[in-house]
Amino acid sequence: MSTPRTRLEERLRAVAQERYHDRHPFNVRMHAGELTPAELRRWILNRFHYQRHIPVKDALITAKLDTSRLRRMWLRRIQDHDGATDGEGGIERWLRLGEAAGLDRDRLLSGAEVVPGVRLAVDGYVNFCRLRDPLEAVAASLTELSAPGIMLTRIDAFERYYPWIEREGLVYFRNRVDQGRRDSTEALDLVLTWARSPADEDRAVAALAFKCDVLWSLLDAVDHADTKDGPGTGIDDGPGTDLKDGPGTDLKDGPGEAT
Ligand SMILES: O=C(O)c1cc(C(=O)O)c2c(n1)C(=O)C(=O)c1cc(C(=O)O)[nH]c1-2
Repeated sequence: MSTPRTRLEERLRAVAQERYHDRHPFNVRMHAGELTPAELRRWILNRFHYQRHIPVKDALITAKLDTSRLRRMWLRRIQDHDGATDGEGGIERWLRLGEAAGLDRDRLLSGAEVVPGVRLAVDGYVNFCRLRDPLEAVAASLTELSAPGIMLTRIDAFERYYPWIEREGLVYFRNRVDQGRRDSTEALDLVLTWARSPADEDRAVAALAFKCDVLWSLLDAVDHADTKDGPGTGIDDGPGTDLKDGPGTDLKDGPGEAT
């Protein structure tokens, strides 16, 4: 017999499936091997802006949790991304993905070439987690229910269609398969436990739909970045492009930019 808990789980899984960004035209082209090197580099560079803000939003969520058990659980996510020390963690692995694709890490770290729509999408997600209650902030992370699948698809596509990217660069995606499974299992259990009323259930579903929109908008911005003049349009010629030190570097992310 279906209970409120199983009904909510079904609703959440349906949103995570139907509105996930694996259906976005840019991801469809990526997975079909149709992206040019310039497009793939542009994605890696812009997605780094998302990656580096994930631990920031997880710190905002951690501050809302009221038991040691829950805070420990969320601190582990921060450590997954930041590592226990320099040279470790998901952010470092994403920088190595960039290097494997011919992007100097300083170009990613400067943030100068991130397109405006990506900044807005990431800001939207961080601020959502800053302002909403734990139920909504944790529910927003449930896109990760679909993330392990897209990681496996991506590893396969990169190996098959983009051999110019060095294999070691794919370690980020390999690690995220298990991390995503564990994170989404934990987060789903919390959301199903915390949602006590139909209104709570609706808020959780809406939070997840919002997060799907964040990921979709991010890809829209990356997809359309070469149709206009402006920052982010010069990511085509690998290392050494003079955009690195060009105008716009003052847009780079400084400490505390997103908090
Ligand atoms: O490449 C992707 O498609 C993808 C999607 C998602 C997601 O579904 O939110 C995340 C990630 N990657 C990812 O690497 C990651 O660390 C991550 C953390 C979170 C989150 O909301 O806490 N989502 C995701």
